[in-house]
Amino acid sequence: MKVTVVGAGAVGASCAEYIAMKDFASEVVLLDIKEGFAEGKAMDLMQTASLNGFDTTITGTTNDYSKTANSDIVVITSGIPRKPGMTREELIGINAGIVKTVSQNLLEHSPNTIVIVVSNPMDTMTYLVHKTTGLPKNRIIGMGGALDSARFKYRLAEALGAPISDVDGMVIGGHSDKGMVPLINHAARNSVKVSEFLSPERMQQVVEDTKVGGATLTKLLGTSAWYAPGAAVSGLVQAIAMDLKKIYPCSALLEGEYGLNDLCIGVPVVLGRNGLEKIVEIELSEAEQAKMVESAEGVKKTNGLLNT
Ligand SMILES: NC(=O)C1=CN([C@@H]2O[C@H](COP(=O)(O)OP(=O)(O)OC[C@H]3O[C@@H](n4cnc5c(N)ncnc54)[C@H](O)[C@@H]3O)[C@@H](O)[C@H]2O)C=CC1
Ligand SMILES: O=C([O-])CC(=O)C(=O)O
Repeated sequence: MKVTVVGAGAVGASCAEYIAMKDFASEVVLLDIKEGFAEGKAMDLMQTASLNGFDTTITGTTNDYSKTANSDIVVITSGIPRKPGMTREELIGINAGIVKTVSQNLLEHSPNTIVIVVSNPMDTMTYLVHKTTGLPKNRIIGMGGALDSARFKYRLAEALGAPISDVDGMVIGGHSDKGMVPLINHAARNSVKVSEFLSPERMQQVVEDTKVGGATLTKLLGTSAWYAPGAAVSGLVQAIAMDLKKIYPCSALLEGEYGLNDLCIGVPVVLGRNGLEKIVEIELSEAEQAKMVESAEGVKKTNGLLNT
């Protein structure tokens, strides 16, 4: 199993590290445009192998796509992150060009690969990869909902005073400060709905804290987060590599599902060896569906800024 991660920055390196730590891939290639950077990150990570006990080989390359040839899975994290006060959507001007070129280069050398898009604004970048590569929809997956759901569970556990392993919850919709739809009425503590434990006001607070999860960290760190994003990507890569058939919310091209068309947005999907194997349509309340429609309008507005 060969995995390429483009962008050896904060998220790319974290993602490579978690993939290696889980020890399911034979090879991870890190590629970056900055001279020597990916090689350095790969060497540093390889020097953790005997300490952390993994056998995955990590190599780095400066923009040499021949080294990525025949990757089973590629992850695109190249591009700029936001700074405090910015939205993810403001990154489109620079990141669209990078994501378009990178995805074309990757596919030249790995025509059968599965692509996971991380660069922001992620739903629009995922749509851009669909538009510009023409790959079948099962082979293009946007990572956002897995991360947002992890943050949702963190906030739920905090509110409940419960261990995170007791908590289940999912975030669908666009990966944006306003567009996320945390499904609070489906969230549970060991099968018991969280509404049994939390007041409506506290539940609303959990929802609001979840939606601004990325912005909160960006304000604290001066740039956006990387540990949880890297871990979330590694979960998706592992589910595909090991054919786990796990459900994660991912950005998928919709063709009528959830009453939506011609956009990529977060919905629950089954991940296995063929990539995005199924879009799972869960029953939403009227209020949840209305939020999903509003979120889709936001994503489509950003998609409208693409010159494809
Ligand atoms: N979808 C999600 O849930 C998340 C998305 N992100 C996004 O991921 C992206 C990366 O974030 P960070 O790793 O924090 O940024 P970073 O600045 O630490 O790393 C980005 C790397 O991309 C490289 N790069 C730029 N252009 C390139 C090109 N044409 N080819 C190859 N490499 C290139 C840079 O040299 C840099 O090393 C940002 O757009 C950020 O907004 C970050 C966290 C979560
Ligand atoms: O907040 C950002 O810009 C990066 C990101 O997508 C996240 O951490 O959720």
